[in-house]
Amino acid sequence: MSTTTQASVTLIDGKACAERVLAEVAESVKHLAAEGTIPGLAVVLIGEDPASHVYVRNKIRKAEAVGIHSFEHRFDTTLSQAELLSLIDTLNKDPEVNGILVQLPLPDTIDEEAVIQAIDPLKDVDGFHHANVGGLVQGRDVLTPCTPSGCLRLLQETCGDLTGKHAVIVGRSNIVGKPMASLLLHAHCSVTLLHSRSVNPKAIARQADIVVAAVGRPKMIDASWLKPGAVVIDVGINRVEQAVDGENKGERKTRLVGDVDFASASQVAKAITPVPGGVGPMTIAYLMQNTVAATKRQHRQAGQPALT
Ligand SMILES: Nc1nc2c(c(=O)[nH]1)N[C@@H](CN(C=O)c1ccc(C(=O)N[C@@H](CCC(=O)O)C(=O)O)cc1)CN2
Repeated sequence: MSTTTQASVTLIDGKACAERVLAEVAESVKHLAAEGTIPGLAVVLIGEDPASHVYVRNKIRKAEAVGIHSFEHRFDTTLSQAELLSLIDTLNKDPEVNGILVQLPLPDTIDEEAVIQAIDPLKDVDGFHHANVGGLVQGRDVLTPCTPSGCLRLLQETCGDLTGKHAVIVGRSNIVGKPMASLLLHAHCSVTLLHSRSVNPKAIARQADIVVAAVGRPKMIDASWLKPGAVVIDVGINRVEQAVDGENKGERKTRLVGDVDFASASQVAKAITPVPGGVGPMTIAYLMQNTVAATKRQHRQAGQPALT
């Protein structure tokens, strides 16, 4: 199949957009602090997964940068599920902690679902608790998963009003695909979710104004999936082996690639996120945003005067 080449593609700069979100968060934190409240975020990390350590380090750094107190809880994989649930119970009751984040994936010895559901929904800054998931589907004002919220912001800044756009999401995970569908629906898009059992997914994706790729398969979405002029959001973060030439030949090196074949898709798309530097930084920025939102909501629910 032949594809029309776009004259020039716009790179959607997730790093720059994340900095804008963080500046907004820092401003809100300043107002809260003036009223005597400092938002607090507890981050729980279990095990030695190197990527998780990087993400948690960045979360703590960004929290500090915007003025949010962070409480770090790191454990090795001998931590039992009962011990983790007991920690969550303590954090749920701690008035200094407004947000609780348990870094995923958890070790196989721990039931992820049981842990997520143990978090107080008002402190669930990942937006993964049933109460928040259900609230999102119904369009209520709840804590919303960070990655889809970040994708929505990138789309709104790139496209403006999304009303009437056909958005295709490739992947139906609970963390990205499904909440993304709800958010885009509330933004008045027509939404299609594609998955491993979809029939002729490429033909469906080629009808889309917006494609959100969240499948976890390196470079799966190339130009042949896209309508010329589509806006492409790549949620994939896949670490792949990279060939090393020259005098270091034979050395093992890795690099990050998305679910989108960037070089190919850029020939057809109007705008596209890179990996790294696209959706990833937005995930962390929206975690900070959710921590502030959680703090304000907890004050409201406790019957205290509304915080600005
Ligand atoms: N409790 C949670 N666990 C996980 C989540 C989540 O939202 N909540 N999402 C992912 C990991 N993640 C956040 O935790 C995350 C992934 C990637 C990035 C990021 O900034 N990526 C950079 C590249 C970083 C690198 O070099 O490795 C980028 O894309 O530019 C931030 C957060 C799974 N777990």
